[in-house]
Amino acid sequence: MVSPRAVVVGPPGSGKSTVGPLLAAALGVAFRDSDDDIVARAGRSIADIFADDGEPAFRALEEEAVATALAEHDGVLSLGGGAPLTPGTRARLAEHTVVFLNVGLAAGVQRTGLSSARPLLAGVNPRATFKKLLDERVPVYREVATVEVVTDERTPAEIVADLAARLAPAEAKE
Ligand SMILES: Nc1ncnc2c1ncn2[C@@H]1O[C@H](COP(=O)(O)OP(=O)(O)OP(=O)(O)O)[C@@H](O)[C@H]1O
Ligand SMILES: O=C(O)C1=C[C@@H](O)[C@@H](O)[C@H](O)C1
Ligand SMILES: [Mg+2]
Repeated sequence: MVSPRAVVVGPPGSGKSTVGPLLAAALGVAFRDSDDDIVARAGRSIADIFADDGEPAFRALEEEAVATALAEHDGVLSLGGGAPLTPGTRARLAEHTVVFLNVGLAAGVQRTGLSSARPLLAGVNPRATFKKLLDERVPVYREVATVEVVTDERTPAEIVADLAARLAPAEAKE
């Protein structure tokens, strides 16, 4: 049975889709993103799935996509920002090496501010929405994570170098 070398979780804008491929390259493994799998399977954007079918329908598609990727993929797997909120996904993650990319409020708002592709942050006050999201989710990310890394004021390359060293097998560090 295969298992991802690392599963990457964290809030929107934490860098899952940016750091994930770089981490995969540093480890010499393939990269996969559960959001991309959902879009490919549904043939629609995530914003369209939320708008047409609602968040519960999206979360059901997401749980299935994540379960499939966890069973098939042996590289780095980045999850959608809300994936660990689903209890079945949390239970599956207990078996895996899970990296939590943490980002604070200011950097998170700045990094997500220019994109309209995130339906959960599309309201009138993205800062308040992002703060609520962090308050609710940080404990959930910490529950599933085996490694946590702060991403504020660090480049993706610096984060990857830190992670690659921390994820190296014990014998490779000696
Ligand atoms: N360490 C970093 N420093 C500066 N900018 C960053 C960093 N990591 C990511 N970014 C930028 O922040 C934006 C969001 O990053 P990314 O799309 O990788 O986040 P994500 O965690 O995949 O978000 P989502 O959950 O919405 O998919 C991008 O424009 C990216 O270039
Ligand atoms: O944080 C979230 O709940 C989400 C993050 C994105 O990766 C997408 O999975 C979707 O926009 C929902
Ligand atoms: Mg992403």
